[in-house]
Amino acid sequence: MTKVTILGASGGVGQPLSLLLKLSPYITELSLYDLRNVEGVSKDLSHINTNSKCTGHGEIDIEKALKGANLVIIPAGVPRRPGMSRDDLFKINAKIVKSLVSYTGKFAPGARILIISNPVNSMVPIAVEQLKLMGKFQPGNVVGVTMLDLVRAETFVVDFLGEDSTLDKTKMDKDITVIGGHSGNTIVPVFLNKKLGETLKMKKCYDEFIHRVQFGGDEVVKAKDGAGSATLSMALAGYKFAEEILRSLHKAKSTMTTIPAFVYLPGISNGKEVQEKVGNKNLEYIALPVNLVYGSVASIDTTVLDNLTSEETKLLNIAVKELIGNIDKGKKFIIGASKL
Ligand SMILES: NC(=O)C1=CN([C@@H]2O[C@H](COP(=O)(O)OP(=O)(O)OC[C@H]3O[C@@H](n4cnc5c(N)ncnc54)[C@H](O)[C@@H]3O)[C@@H](O)[C@H]2O)C=CC1
Ligand SMILES: O=C([O-])CC(=O)C(=O)O
Repeated sequence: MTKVTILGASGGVGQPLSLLLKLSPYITELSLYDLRNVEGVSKDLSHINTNSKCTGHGEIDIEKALKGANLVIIPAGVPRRPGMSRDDLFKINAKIVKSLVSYTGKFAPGARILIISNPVNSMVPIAVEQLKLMGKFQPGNVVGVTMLDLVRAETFVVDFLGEDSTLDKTKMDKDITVIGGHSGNTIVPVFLNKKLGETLKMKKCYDEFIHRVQFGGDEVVKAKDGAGSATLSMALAGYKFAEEILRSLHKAKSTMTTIPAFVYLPGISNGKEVQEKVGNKNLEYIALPVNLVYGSVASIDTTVLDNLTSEETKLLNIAVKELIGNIDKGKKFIIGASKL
């Protein structure tokens, strides 16, 4: 029996993510929770003849929504409008994430928790600190979803390399990964296949490629012109990540070479090694390729940090500086400035 709960299931991300998860063979109960329209969405999905039953839960029903959940995914919160940064969402989304993570700690303390709500760089520290305060924090169980950055990188690198490319944009995670965080300059694409990076440089489009990956979210916000941010591509990315967690829970083989996630380093076996390799012993969170065991992050694949080019190192250093501020902001929201 595997129960997956989506908190914020009626939203732009939540609905297509729920649809994709309804197709997962690993789920027996898909539990949807939202403050609005959840009865309609869950009834609609419940007519799909797949493995899982789909249940819907409104505001007063959060205990039922969460009880027994193995995996909790949180896309609840407001999205950006043109002219906004992800950090502009902090005030509203911090309260939402804090409250939903508290309920998760109370009613589904063993669940793996995936944070989609923005700004991810600050929301994950909020989730971790809140669970720590409650005495419910389990290292490796709480991660920020940065998979959309990898999905974009895989797509854009093929776009830049042209029509006659023999590359398959659906299977590029052996060639490229994305590390750092999930906003602008904190997003750092890294080539595992150095030849591809070199080719982009030769074609004089490396910088443009990096910019598109770092600011891909803005492209969508602009195109949607006030109607929100990425929802469909995010749903796909969230589904891909959740499927990896579910495969790991079910001891099935991963389909990916690298699985990036934004993680809390002190909670991970080789977290200290990462801090040393990044050159900042105070850095508590970063997105890197992770190794999953039973759906939890057991360790980090640090090899990516051993083979950075000078450009990638420069980008990572910029990212780390910005990340530290984002992380502190999230921590302070829970534990207060005086205790830091
Ligand atoms: N990590 C990533 O790569 C990405 C993150 N996002 C983020 O995901 C979040 C959601 O985006 P959208 O789905 O487009 O927004 P949306 O506004 O369409 O949906 C959000 C949903 O959350 C629900 N909600 C709000 N407060 C809630 C609460 N306390 N409990 C339960 N449900 C609650 C709303 O009722 C709504 O249905 C945003 O913060 C957005 O920035 C979006 C795309 C990519
Ligand atoms: O841009 C946004 O606000 C949503 C997001 O995180 C993304 O699309 O990467």
